[in-house]
Amino acid sequence: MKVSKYNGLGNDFVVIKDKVSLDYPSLSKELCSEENFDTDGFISVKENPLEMIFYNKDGSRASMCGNGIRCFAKYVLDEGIEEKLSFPVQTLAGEMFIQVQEKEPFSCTVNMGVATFSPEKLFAKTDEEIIKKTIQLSNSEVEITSCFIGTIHTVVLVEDALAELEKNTGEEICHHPLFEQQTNVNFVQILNEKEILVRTFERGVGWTLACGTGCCASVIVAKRFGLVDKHSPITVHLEKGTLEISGEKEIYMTGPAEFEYEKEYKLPNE
Ligand SMILES: N[C@@H](CCC[C@H](N)C(=O)O)C(=O)O
Repeated sequence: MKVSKYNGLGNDFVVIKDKVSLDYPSLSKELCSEENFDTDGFISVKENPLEMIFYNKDGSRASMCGNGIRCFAKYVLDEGIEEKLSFPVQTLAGEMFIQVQEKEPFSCTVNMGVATFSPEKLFAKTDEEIIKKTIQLSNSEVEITSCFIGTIHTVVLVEDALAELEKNTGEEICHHPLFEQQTNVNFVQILNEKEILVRTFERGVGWTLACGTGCCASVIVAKRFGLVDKHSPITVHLEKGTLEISGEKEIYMTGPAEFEYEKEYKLPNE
């Protein structure tokens, strides 16, 4: 089986063509492991219609992946599966629309849809929206705001997002009992009215170099609280570069994707 490795700002994925007979939860764990491709996630590409099937490295399914869908878009062009520069992609979170901006180096814009703060979409054990809610952790209290944009996200506003990488707050919030299906956690530092810096602890993975849906959630929350310009695109600074998040109701994410390498991988029963 041919396995390709791609990344979006360092958030990396193995990409394969869909084979319905495969056990994706265990295959994603196997391929993403350090001994094999050492990636954050797994993408299977389904054709007619185009669909992204996404798993985290721990074998859990996720409804969407922002960096992953840009890699998916580059893969379908690289493989000649798609020839047009704008096309829809089905995901568990609904249809996303891709507009390729440049082929080399690759960059595209994804219409990520509309965010919701509804607690049902967050699988949260509360009837109220989670807006500036204080929750108790083992040694501290933290104020969180949560929304769904492709997947479940929680935003924590901080003075120094990089300092959070040394703490276990991200992991504790991710597994907090308020969230029945866990949550991705974004630490957001406001730089000025058009730029923010984000570091994300991802459900099913841990700290990653970038999280596309997390950047969207971070901008949505920063705009809701009037911390950045409501009407401008916002630049999100990540470890390996930036993502541009725009739109006031429908959210658009623009950023790069890179091919790393491809390799034949022998499955036990092949
Ligand atoms: N890295 C992704 C998000 C991947 C899914 C997430 N870990 C989840 O379980 O919801 C992104 O770029 O959006």
